[in-house]
Amino acid sequence: MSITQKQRLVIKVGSALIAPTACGCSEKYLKNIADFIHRIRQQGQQVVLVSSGSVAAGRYLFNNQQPNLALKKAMAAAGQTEMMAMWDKLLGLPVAQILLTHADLCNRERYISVKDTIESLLDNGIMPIVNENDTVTSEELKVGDNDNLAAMTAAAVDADALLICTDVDGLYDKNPHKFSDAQLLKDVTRITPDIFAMAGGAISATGTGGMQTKIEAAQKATAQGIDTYIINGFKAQSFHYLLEGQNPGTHFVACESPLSPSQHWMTHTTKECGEVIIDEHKDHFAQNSPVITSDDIVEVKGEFSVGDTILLRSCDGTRMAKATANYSSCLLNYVKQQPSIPELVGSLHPQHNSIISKKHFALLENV
Ligand SMILES: Nc1ncnc2c1ncn2[C@@H]1O[C@H](COP(=O)(O)OP(=O)(O)O)[C@@H](O)[C@H]1O
Ligand SMILES: N[C@@H](CCC(=O)OP(=O)(O)O)C(=O)O
Repeated sequence: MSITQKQRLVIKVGSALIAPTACGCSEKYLKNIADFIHRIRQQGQQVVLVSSGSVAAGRYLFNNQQPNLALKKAMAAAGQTEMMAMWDKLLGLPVAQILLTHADLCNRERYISVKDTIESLLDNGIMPIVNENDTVTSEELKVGDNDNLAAMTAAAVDADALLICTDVDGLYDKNPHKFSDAQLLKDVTRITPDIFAMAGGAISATGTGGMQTKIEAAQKATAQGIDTYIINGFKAQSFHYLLEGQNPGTHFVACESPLSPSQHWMTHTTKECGEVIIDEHKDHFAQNSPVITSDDIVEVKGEFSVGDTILLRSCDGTRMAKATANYSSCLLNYVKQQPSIPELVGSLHPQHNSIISKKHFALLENV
């Protein structure tokens, strides 16, 4: 099925397309993208835009200084309004700004809230434009790149395709900016370590993550059954090909047996706050209903609270599952060190109850 037959698309636009000449936002490449969006919306398709470029767009306001972290945040704050104004003008339809941190997506309630807001915007014909809230993020809170953010957004809104518009034709077997004999891959059916080995980072002044993060994004999106394309947004003909039902770049084919949305969220969006090493002699995950009590704990690592995501590892180091913690690390450590203490709070004691949620967990065997 070509991209023109997909009902819901997430389109990610990289910084080089927004501000190619370090003089603020430019219409040069965005006009083609806006025209493409018009065309597919006219065909009844829905679009969520994930737009990078706030830092690149704001940089000229700071005399194009080489930014440190604080300056980057200031550039993002200033550039974000310029970037939104540019999309507003070019799209000629109501747009809505959604600025997210990873913390918004890791928390189930906030995640559902973001998803509901985007659904309401789409229902009302308003174009959601998503970016990372760079001004407030820290190392712990950030996704860090918009390729992964776009994949998380695509999963949240259950998109049918993810289109990543960048400054090269797609994924090559090596960086085409460094090797003149690099070959373009047209279709990728399985994302193996060999595929990751082809990817390098960004070498432009504006890009973040290069092909590495685009492959991570494709891995995330295809795991939920979302076809992913990397195309060259500099070339108008990329969009003509797409409208003709052709693939102008690299197509990462959606997995045939995708994860459910909630398993996908746990696996690919949440970040683990700590780990519990468990004795794997029992089949803890029988019938997809995990029961792990404090008796099964070998070690608790890191600090986590009730409701945080934790990683369950076997003693040999295998990543077994991710899940929502029903107890804090503090309580589990206490119980572990003093196994003979009387029950703390009757039937709520983790010796009787699973230490993880039965609803929010995902096995990691295929990841
Ligand atoms: N194997 C590869 N194939 C294509 N591009 C690659 C590869 N390895 C590294 N790159 C780099 O990735 C860049 C695109 O990523 P990036 O600069 O982050 O763009 P964007 O701003 O669109 O996210 C390319 O310009 C190229 O320099
Ligand atoms: N959130 C940042 C963009 C981060 C990013 O991933 O950039 P890019 O590699 O150009 O997609 C910004 O708006 O400048």
